[in-house]
Formats: sequence, structure tokens, C-alpha cells
Amino acid sequence: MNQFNWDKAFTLDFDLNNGLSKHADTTKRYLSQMKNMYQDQEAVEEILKHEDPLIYEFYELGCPERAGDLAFGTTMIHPGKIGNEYYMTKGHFHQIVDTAEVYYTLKGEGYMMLESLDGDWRVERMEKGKALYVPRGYAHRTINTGDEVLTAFYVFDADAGHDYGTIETKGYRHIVCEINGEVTVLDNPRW
Ligand SMILES: O=P(O)(O)OC[C@H]1O[C@](O)(CO)[C@@H](O)[C@@H]1O
Ligand SMILES: [Fe+2]
Repeated sequence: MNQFNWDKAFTLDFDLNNGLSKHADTTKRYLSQMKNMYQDQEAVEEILKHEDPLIYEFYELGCPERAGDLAFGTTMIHPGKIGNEYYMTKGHFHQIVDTAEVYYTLKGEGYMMLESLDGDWRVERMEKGKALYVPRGYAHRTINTGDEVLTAFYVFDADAGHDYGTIETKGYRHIVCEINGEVTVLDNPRW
């Protein structure tokens, strides 16, 4: 149900601490919905025997997918690891690949993994009070390396669409893990 009229001005509350709005429901992504994306498949199977943890959630507010509108909302990545790999979003290219996006971190800490189709990549730190510009042409995945929920506000062109296929086949060229207590970027062994 689309509860907002996107042709009129409106306001919506987002809590600065937990990112949640009292007036909308989040879309939730559980481990079972992204289990192939983690390196340690034994750890995945072991966890899923007992529970199906919530990895992240975000608001899809029903913005029409038309040029000129701006889709926005908050994303909350919960703290945790699968094996030694930090909880993260699936990540995606935009279907209109040359579409940028902005994330403003409200709480917590982590990284954005960015990767272009031709393999240029970098990790950018996300921390409270900082805006992160995701340039056109880059797939983006949010990774929570802290011990609290990583909460960010995002906004992008509403007609951009999401392309998961490109990244779902092999993943990203790099992964982010905890090694000897340190946040470490490793080559993706499956790439
Ligand atoms: O689409 P993914 O990779 O599951 O991640 C969800 C996040 O990305 C967005 O699609 C924005 O790019 C938001 O809806 C949400 O913040
Ligand atoms: Fe995006």
C-alpha cells in the first residue's frame, strides 16, 4: 500500500537513534534470504539450524519509479558476523547504472563496499554525521563492522531500479572480515 502522495509535500519521522519511523514498516532481510552471499557456508548452515537472524532492514516508502522523484528512507544493518564476515546488505548496481546515491550515517559505524563493472573498487568508511556519496556506475554494499546497529538515511533517483543479478553470481571482488580483532579487507576467494 502506498500511503504517501508523492505529488504533494509531506514529512516523515525517522528516529536518530534507531532509524525507525513510527509511520511505516521496514522490509526485512534475513540470513536465509542471502545465505549464498557469505563465504563461510558451514557457519551459515550451523546458524540456520537454530535461527534465522535478521541481517538488515530498510524502508521502501513506495515512491513511484519515475524520473524526477527521489526515493529515500533509512537502512539499518544489525551487528553480527557469519563466521568472521560482518553482517552486510546484499548490495546492488542500479538498473540505470549511472545513478548516484547518498547515504548519511545517523548511528553506528561500518563501511560501504563500492565496485564498478570494470573492477574499480574501494571501501569507504561510514560513521555518524558523515554523508557518503556513491558515484554513478558503482555497486554498493553496506557493512556493519561495529557492535551497534548501523543506521543511515539514503536518497537516490526513484527510476534507478535495482540490479542484483550482476553481483549475486560471484559477489564482490573483496569481502570484509574480522581477522585477529581487526576489520580486514580480503580478496573474495570465490571471485
Ligand atoms: O538493496 P539491498 O542491497 O538489499 O540494500 C537495501 C538498501 O539499498 C537501497 O535499495 C538503496 O540503495 C535501500 O532501499 C536500502 O537502503
Ligand atoms: Fe542503491
